[in-house]
Amino acid sequence: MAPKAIIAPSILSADFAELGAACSRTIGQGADWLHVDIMDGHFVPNLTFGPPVVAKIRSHVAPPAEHHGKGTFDCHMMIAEPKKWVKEFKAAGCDLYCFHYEAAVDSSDAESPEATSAAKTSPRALIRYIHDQGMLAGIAVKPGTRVDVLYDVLDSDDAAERPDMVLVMTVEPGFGGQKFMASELPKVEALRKRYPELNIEVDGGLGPGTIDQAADAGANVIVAGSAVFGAKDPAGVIALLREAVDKRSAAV
Ligand SMILES: O=C(CO)[C@@H](O)[C@H](O)COP(=O)(O)O
Repeated sequence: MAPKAIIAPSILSADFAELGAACSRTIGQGADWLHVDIMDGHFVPNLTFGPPVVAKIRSHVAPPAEHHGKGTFDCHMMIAEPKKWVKEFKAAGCDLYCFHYEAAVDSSDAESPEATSAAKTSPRALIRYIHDQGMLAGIAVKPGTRVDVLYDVLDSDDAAERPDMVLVMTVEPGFGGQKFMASELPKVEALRKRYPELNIEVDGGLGPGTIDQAADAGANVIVAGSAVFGAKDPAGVIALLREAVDKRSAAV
């Protein structure tokens, strides 16, 4: 059986003027995790917030009782220098530090098959470093990046160097409210076939109209921003997303 559904509303679509209350409310509405979008204006053409804001929202949301538990802060680091901020985000209350493969290797390596082996040591070292700080580690790929570049870390014999989650972006990172890219789903299918128990997250354009495709491909960690925070009935949307994933997992 594939791993259970984890619903992680993206707080990029929350009302920033009442962020703490919005985060606590969405957990009360049935969300498992909060997807915390960190953008630096370099890796992506947008800016959000840093450790002081994360620490403030942490004070509104109880930390998870166990790894992957309710209240996990799933920090999606859309930043050019992921290693630099690991300790600061741990101190602020981050539980899962998900960096971009493209930021951990030379960007020209990310799309070039022959450069894959040369690029592989850096993500391994970063995953180990994140684990050493006591956080879960995630690794994300943008739409232009092949997913097989991740097999090296995923196949590592050393658990300290293996990611706890892979994030497959289904939009170009940077903004909420974009159109879902179904073209990215073969990456999810390939990962699910090779790693039946891996937490596979999808992010971008997810909602009631696209969840079935993502669930059928094998995604179990679902990020949804505008579909949850823009809904009249956020609890109903969260329940619908969960049901679609768990139905598919039970059928496998
Ligand atoms: O990381 C990002 C965008 O870069 C996402 O987390 C979006 O914030 C998701 O928003 P929706 O597409 O669900 O509105």
